[in-house]
Amino acid sequence: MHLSPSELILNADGSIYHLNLLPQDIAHTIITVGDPDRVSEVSDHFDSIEIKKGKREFITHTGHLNGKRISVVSTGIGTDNIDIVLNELDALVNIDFDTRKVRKNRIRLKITRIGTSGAIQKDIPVNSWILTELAIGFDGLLHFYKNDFNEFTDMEDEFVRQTHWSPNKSRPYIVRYDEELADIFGSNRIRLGVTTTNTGFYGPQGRNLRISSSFEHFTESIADFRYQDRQITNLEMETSGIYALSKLLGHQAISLNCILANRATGEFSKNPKESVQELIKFALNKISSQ
Ligand SMILES: O=P(O)(O)O[C@H]1O[C@H](CO)[C@@H](O)[C@H]1O
Ligand SMILES: O=c1cc[nH]c(=O)[nH]1
Repeated sequence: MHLSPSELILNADGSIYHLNLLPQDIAHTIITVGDPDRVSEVSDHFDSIEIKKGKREFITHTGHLNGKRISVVSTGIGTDNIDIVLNELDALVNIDFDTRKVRKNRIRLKITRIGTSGAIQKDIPVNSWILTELAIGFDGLLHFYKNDFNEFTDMEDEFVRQTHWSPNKSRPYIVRYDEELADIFGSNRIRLGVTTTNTGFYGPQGRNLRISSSFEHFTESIADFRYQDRQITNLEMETSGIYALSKLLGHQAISLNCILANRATGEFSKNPKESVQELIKFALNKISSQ
């Protein structure tokens, strides 16, 4: 099928619409970060940088570390941006921009998110790290795509039941990490977790500044959720979208969370920059030695 100019949108130089990248600009090993300023905090560790491009909040640096070609891409905040980033990264490798047709031989990207997050269990200290094994999406992005995801229907139903989830909100969906990619991050410094991806930072994460969250005692309620031996560990705003679209598009994805806030104890990291920098170094060491 030929993709029309309104579906596959290319800029005048042939680059993809939002990411502003040409197919040759990206590596097959990708790190995503939310914060555009974090891109150079990652690429500062590269041995060399080949490409620096960007548009809006989507900044990309591609370079080499220990002989491995890596791209680091900022997504900005939220799963609406993840929809753009994942579709455009996939188009860069799996659609021929000249013929506007999907390629027969598909490339499988390895995508690692390095993000920040808030813990909801008392025993998860600030500045610790969580690798998301299961992502629970409150964002609804998956529901806009045809899918047959049903591995976690029972757990989703149980979540709706235990938390009295309002029918006014989209049904939470659960997606698993890519186990093969996760294996390279094995370390006693990192724990596996169940991460909820929320549609906002304040009300949707149970924060009440001047307006109140409609879900009273939100963090306590989801912290109390139990399914077999599982409990929810942390909250952030992108992982479920990354896992869901990676699975649909045939890419491998994992999400590393640097815990900056603990919502149960009320703490916030006193040294967030250093803490994220440590996680970046840890991740780059693992990724570049593969
Ligand atoms: O630090 P990043 O990667 O942006 O991740 C977290 O921080 C932002 C909120 O402050 C959200 O994007 C959340 O997911
Ligand atoms: O509490 C937090 C901290 C970082 N990022 C989030 O989304 N929530």
